[in-house]
Amino acid sequence: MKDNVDSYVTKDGRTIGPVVMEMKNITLRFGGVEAIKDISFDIREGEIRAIIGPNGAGKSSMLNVISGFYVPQDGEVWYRGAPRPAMKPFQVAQQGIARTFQNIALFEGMSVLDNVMTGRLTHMKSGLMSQMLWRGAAEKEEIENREVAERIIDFLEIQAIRKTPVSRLSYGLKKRVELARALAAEPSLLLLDEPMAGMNVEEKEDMSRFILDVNDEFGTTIALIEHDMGVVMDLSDRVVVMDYGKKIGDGTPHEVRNNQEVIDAYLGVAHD
Ligand SMILES: Nc1ncnc2c1ncn2[C@@H]1O[C@H](COP(=O)(O)OP(=O)(O)OP(=O)(O)O)[C@@H](O)[C@H]1O
Repeated sequence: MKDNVDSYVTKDGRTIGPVVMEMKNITLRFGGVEAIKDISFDIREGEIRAIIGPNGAGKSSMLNVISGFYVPQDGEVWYRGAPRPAMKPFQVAQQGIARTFQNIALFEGMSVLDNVMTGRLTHMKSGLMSQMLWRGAAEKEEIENREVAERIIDFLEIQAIRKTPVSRLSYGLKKRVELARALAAEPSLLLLDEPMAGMNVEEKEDMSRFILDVNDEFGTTIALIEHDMGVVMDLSDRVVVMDYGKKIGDGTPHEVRNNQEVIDAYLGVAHD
């Protein structure tokens, strides 16, 4: 583990930078249910950080804390060196954080391109007044936004379906369009909610490759939650393992794979 260094270079030549987000003793309750119990970990610039765990472990709750959707009752989230206050979704987006959802949240009746364009909303500056006063500015912005959207569509190899309504796409392609929409926001931190759930083997392989390519090509820091331990092991730089709301492992895939508590949790060994 490289816990005490500012940055380091991975075996495959990527630079992992300093800590960008720190979860400090996070506890989250829903009434009497403690979904997250005093969990701390960090996310470094440029890394792929996975949070895994069996059903009900608290992964979705944790992703919602990272995204700012849930505010924990105890603990603090630090982002870029400062404690992060409660925020509205648009403020989260303005901080350069974008996410995908477990249950795909696309506009089914709209084309792939139009869906990806919705990811540009936070970058659209010209309001109605300036559009009326000076159409040129709005047009220039529209062209720039379209260029970004088209570039991402090419990158994720979905050019052939750019005019197709999302409702006609396979599940795997919808997941890829959702990734494209999140990328259109040009996030510095990308949160992926079970990106491989419900996919067949080939779709999982494609999605893994795209996640790696996004991280490599754009330098995007990626935090993802995933139920299936296998799929994230080849993908992630570091992995947090949760079980019953607690953190039971944190380290490289190799370290986590050899952690007895993690092995027991995945084999369903009974708790005290
Ligand atoms: N909005 C909520 N209201 C009440 N309880 C909740 C809520 N969200 C989650 N929980 C509870 O918190 C615990 C953790 O749930 P969470 O969905 O975060 O786990 P998970 O690891 O994402 O599970 P899964 O892999 O099944 O999606 C569970 O006991 C769940 O029932």
